[in-house]
Amino acid sequence: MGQVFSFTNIFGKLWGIDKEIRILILGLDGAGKTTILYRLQMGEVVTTKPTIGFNVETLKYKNLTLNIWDLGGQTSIRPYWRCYYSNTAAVIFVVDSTDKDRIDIASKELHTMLKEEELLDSALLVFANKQDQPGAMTAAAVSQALNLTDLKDRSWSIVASSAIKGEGLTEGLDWLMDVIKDEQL
Ligand SMILES: Nc1nc2c(ncn2[C@@H]2O[C@H](COP(=O)(O)OP(=O)(O)OP(=O)(O)O)[C@@H](O)[C@H]2O)c(=O)[nH]1
Ligand SMILES: [Mg+2]
Repeated sequence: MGQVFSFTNIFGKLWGIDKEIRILILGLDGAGKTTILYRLQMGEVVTTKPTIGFNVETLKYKNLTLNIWDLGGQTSIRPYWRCYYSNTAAVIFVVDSTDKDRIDIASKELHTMLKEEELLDSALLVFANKQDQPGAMTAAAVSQALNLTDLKDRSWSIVASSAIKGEGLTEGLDWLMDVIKDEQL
């Protein structure tokens, strides 16, 4: 079956409208995923509890409609991440930069996820989160611990962030939108 080209399809693409872009927020439990989702959506710090299942919110950002899925990161929930992979334009992987004990687990989960066929074309944005905390690893240290330079054939970036202070989030999302726009046109 051929692809269907409709007026709205083609011109919507050219003008960057009418697009719904699916983004997943993944990472270990407590990394700050839900805090980031609502900080981006409402501009506020919300009180969170561990996510069992998911939160999904729609965000209008620079002409684009983003469907952002924030999945629970607890060990027992991680096997379900893969149920959400199809049609994902980008993954935002959030790391608690103070959690040195579990950075290797975060790295393993990241690389397992990125091997999945459905995510081969997805861009990757990593937030080295909780930079407001003393002793937080720098973005460079997190990048090294996650072996990000091993990634081939993928657009990726890492940005230092504090969801509590609202720092780095817009910078990260701006980078992601530029990549997604380039790839979808
Ligand atoms: N200091 C600091 N605390 C943060 C930051 N981001 C999130 N937190 C706190 O970290 C805790 C966990 O945040 P959540 O957003 O619930 O974490 P999560 O990744 O959604 O966790 P799960 O839903 O269990 O996967 C909360 O107490 C947040 O307030 C940050 O940038 N700095
Ligand atoms: Mg959560």
